[in-house]
Amino acid sequence: MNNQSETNAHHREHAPAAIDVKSLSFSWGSQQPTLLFPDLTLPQGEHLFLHGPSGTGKSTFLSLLAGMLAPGAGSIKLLGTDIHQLGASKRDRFRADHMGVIFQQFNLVPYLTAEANVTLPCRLSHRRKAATGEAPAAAAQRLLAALAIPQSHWQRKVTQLSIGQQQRIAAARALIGAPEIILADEPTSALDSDNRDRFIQLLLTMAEQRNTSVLFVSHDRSLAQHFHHQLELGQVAA
Ligand SMILES: Nc1ncnc2c1ncn2[C@@H]1O[C@H](COP(=O)(O)OP(=O)(O)OP(=O)(O)O)[C@@H](O)[C@H]1O
Repeated sequence: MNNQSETNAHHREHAPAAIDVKSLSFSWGSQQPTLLFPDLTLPQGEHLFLHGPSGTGKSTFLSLLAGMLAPGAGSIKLLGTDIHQLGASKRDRFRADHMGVIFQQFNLVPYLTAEANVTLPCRLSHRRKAATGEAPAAAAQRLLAALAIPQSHWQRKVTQLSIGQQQRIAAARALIGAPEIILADEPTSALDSDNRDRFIQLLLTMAEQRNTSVLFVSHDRSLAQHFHHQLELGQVAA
């Protein structure tokens, strides 16, 4: 082990986990089954693949982690902070500062250009803006180029781009300003398997460079090989 990796290992032992979930459960209503989630500790910089059949609560789990739903019971700590103990505006700030989220439908802003969609987190968070170490537009362009979006497309509205391009723009938006945590919900479902593998490798390589923790949800278990860890959802209490 060289000095650098010793230093990294030392930091890992003492830094709070990126994601720490304990005894978490949630129900969509009194007539609905309670979804029970496994305990989970994901160290900073590691990548987890979360899978399970349709309806087992993968999207619900991500919404709980993103602070968009409140747990029925249990706790979620992100970077040592119990996000559900924060008030709504502090929780929104925490999300903007520390998390990139890639949704199934990408949630890009349709009337903005590709580049303006990518720089959006820098407008919402001083921390993300400062972390780019350069002008947000320059950082966005660097990411778009690395994700193979042709320069001729950077100033086009996102609605004029292909689904695969929109997906990579959503990834660039999640990566800009090096947030500690990226949550991705089935962002590859519209792609063929070659493009899917290429996208995941790009996302994870760029996450690796930024020491970003990634939690990636999919029902397609063939993708698990790209990740450090995998976890299956499926327990439901009556
Ligand atoms: N907005 C909602 N209102 C009520 N019930 C919901 C809502 N969203 C999800 N559910 C229910 O919660 C359970 C878990 O759904 P969820 O979408 O989290 O599963 P999933 O594992 O992500 O499924 P898929 O792989 O099909 O996307 C399902 O029984 C679903 O019907």
